[in-house]
Amino acid sequence: MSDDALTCTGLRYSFGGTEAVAGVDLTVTRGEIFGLLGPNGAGKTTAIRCVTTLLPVPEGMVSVFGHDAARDKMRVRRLLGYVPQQLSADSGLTGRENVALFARVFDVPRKERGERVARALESVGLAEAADRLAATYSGGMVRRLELAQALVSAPKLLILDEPTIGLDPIARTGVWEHINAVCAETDMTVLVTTHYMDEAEQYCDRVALMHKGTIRALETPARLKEQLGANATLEDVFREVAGGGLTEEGGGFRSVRSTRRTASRVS
Ligand SMILES: Nc1ncnc2c1ncn2[C@@H]1O[C@H](COP(=O)(O)OP(=O)(O)OP(=O)(O)O)[C@@H](O)[C@H]1O
Repeated sequence: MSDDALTCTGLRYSFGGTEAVAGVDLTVTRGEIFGLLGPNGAGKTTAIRCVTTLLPVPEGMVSVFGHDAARDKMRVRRLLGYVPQQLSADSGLTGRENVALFARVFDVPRKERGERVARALESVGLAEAADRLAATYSGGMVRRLELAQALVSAPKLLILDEPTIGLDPIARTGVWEHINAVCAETDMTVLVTTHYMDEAEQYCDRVALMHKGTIRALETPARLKEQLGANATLEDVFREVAGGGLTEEGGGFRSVRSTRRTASRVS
């Protein structure tokens, strides 16, 4: 298997006249936690949807462990776990039933299912709450349940779109600690989008700063800050590479609405 978990080369995607992804080149190395950062409307979710094969790759190339996402969709899907920004857990099912549903959908062999579901729940700290309805879970527990849903198929590349949006700082830390623990135990690679610069600094090995469809910088958080000078934060770096227009432009009603909806449902 290729040493690169993910390679995007000249990736472009447009919705009608809106060019959401305008030529993205990036490589995520096997085993790293890679952060894709950017304001609302930067194109992060669209790029991720191309990687997950939920959207086609009309221009450029996406390769997951050496498999072309346009030509070898099923192979790529089997290597991926995906936690979308919109909530995917069913509140009318227990935690265990939610994860078991994903195990069936992802074709986890029947004989192994019970144990794999239990292990996924355990790995996100939900073993004790497994048989409670998800409707009774806190926001942080719901996000960890979704993590378990994605982990049950033992993905090689886990893709998380805003996994901590709307959570309080303690719940955010809880989600990250479980992601880290799973990474330490397996050779899983993680691609994560976030608006939270502090999380990216603390948990990501490398980050790509995306703005208006393109990658403006790609480095370790420490090196990015170093390049800007003493006492610089990742947010300062972002302002520098984006060259202004961070708050007023990109995104628009659609993306703000979707982010807010998720945030309000988990809080
Ligand atoms: N289904 C769609 N139809 C039309 N335009 C869309 C659609 N999805 C995204 N866009 C537009 O594409 C651009 C990139 O959006 P995208 O959701 O990829 O950004 P993002 O960086 O993920 O933002 P957020 O942080 O809010 O999720 C935005 O201008 C957005 O309005």
